[in-house]
Amino acid sequence: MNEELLRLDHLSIDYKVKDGYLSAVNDVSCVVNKGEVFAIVGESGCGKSTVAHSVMNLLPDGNEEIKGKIIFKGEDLRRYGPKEMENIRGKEIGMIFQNPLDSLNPVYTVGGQVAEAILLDKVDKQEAWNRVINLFKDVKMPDAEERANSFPHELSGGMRQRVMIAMMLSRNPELLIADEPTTALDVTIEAQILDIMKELKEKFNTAIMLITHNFGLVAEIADRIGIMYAGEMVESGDVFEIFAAPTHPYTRLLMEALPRKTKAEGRLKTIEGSVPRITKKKPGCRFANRCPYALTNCYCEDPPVVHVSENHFCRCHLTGKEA
Ligand SMILES: Nc1ncnc2c1ncn2[C@@H]1O[C@H](COP(=O)(O)OP(=O)(O)OP(=O)(O)O)[C@@H](O)[C@H]1O
Repeated sequence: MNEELLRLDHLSIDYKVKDGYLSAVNDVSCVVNKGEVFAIVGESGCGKSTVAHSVMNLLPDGNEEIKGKIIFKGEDLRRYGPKEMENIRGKEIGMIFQNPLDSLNPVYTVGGQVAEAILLDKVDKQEAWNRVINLFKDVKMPDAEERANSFPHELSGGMRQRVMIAMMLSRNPELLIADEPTTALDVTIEAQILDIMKELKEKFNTAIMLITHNFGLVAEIADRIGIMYAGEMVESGDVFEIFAAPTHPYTRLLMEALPRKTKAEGRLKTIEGSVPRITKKKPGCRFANRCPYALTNCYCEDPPVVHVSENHFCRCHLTGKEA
């Protein structure tokens, strides 16, 4: 039986911009269950990071208007003040970003920074350091002890990401939000970081909200997937079901754009056009102008949420109406 950990309930986020507002997230609802990997996929600018940052209450202050609920373990995080959120961040919800250098302090050793997180648990210094070394071993850091005494700039990108994962593990959160965690890494290191995340899920039953534009990563690790387009979740469901039968035209085009294994399977396709900046909300499907199947009503009526199966929905006028 799935046990709900995080639920986004009709979440909408507008950024205030010069010409009014920008609808970065619109009416997004989804659930991350305990111990599962839920991947949010979409092109750049679809609102994935905005969703991730909103859960951690890390959106740029005063620049956004949020509607809807962010329910974590039954409580709406939007009601929490900065102090309460500080307790949640790190301890209950951890986060790793694309560029670990942004999160590491350049003037302290990486081991010292992880120890600092452990010391919050009121353990003595030696005990904290021993735990740092063990965590570095858990994340397969080569020469753990030597590396723990290094400064961030002395480590490779993959090693820095391991430090971030070790730091996150030190708090043992129930939910990890991983925002493009391997985008800046080469494929070998990406595979290693992926293995560490898989282990996390299995060993510690950590739920992961994985933000990515990489379907390869999704296929490797995700249980369920939500596809975002221009701020909206257009399709969501079990990863096998969606890979076997993608329903939304955007999902299908994204999958067709995946690199092929052999030349005979054809060249990499791209989706014509780009993700629109929505500065005026009006009825209609946000994908209509790029959709090869768009009908007249797609341009002027909001698409309905159609359930393809119990746990698989698609937001499209055409779902269930294909010939
Ligand atoms: N602080 C901000 N102020 C104004 N607009 C913003 C801000 N942050 C993001 N946006 C805009 O909101 C939209 C969604 O951005 P977001 O970064 O969430 O998308 P994304 O899918 O994560 O893209 P990427 O993969 O490139 O990070 C984009 O149009 C972006 O330009």
